[in-house]
Amino acid sequence: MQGRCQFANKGFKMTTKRSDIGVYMLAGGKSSRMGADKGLVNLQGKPMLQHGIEVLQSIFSEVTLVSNNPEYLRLGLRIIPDLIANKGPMGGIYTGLCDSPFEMNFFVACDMPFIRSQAIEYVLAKAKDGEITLAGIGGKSQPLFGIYPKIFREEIRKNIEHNQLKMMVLIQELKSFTLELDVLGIDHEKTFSNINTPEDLVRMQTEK
Ligand SMILES: Nc1nc2c(ncn2[C@@H]2O[C@H](COP(=O)(O)OP(=O)(O)OP(=O)(O)O)[C@@H](O)[C@H]2O)c(=O)[nH]1
Repeated sequence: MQGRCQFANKGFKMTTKRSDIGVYMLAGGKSSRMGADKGLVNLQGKPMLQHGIEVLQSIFSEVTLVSNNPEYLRLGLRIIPDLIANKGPMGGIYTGLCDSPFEMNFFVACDMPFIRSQAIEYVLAKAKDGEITLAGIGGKSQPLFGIYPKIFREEIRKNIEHNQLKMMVLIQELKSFTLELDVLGIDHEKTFSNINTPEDLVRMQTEK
């Protein structure tokens, strides 16, 4: 854990950022529905992925982007390219797990700009060693918002080698569980609103 002193309304407040877990944002997709790299399209005055990055940076000391697009370098983040190209989100998760020095690793997609820090904190608090810990709503898991242990790296590689790229098939195969966000009493459905098309982007320009 890394200590950080901040001024609060009343005197000093000690806050800490987590530095004991790998944190990866997947931004290496084709964005074929959007027609331009999703992470870089303008949402409310900044690149779409910047919204999620800021939430992650409020909790974690380092965030790494998994992407092959050099345009992301201008954002000043740590970036790593996919080890195996064109394998979808599973390829991005495999890359992050190979890169990470940590057993526990939080993964999130770049196209979910309204992720809530409470949802991330909840997943961190409830994560179990040796299990994939996902968040979900109404019984539906979101595979691109959760914690993946490094020990599953080889199983994931085998899925990729067999061209089994469906995240939900992988999740069912490995030890995993899903935390319902409904219990949090926040506007949890926003956490998973993702933006895939130019129409989604227009609709979400006024969302908070
Ligand atoms: N690193 C990495 N991330 C990926 C890859 N494919 C998808 N992603 C990310 O996974 C998340 C969900 O991606 P999708 O919406 O399913 O796919 P997409 O390719 O981005 O978009 P479409 O082409 O419109 O389906 C986004 O954050 C993508 O950037 C990949 O091959 N590598």
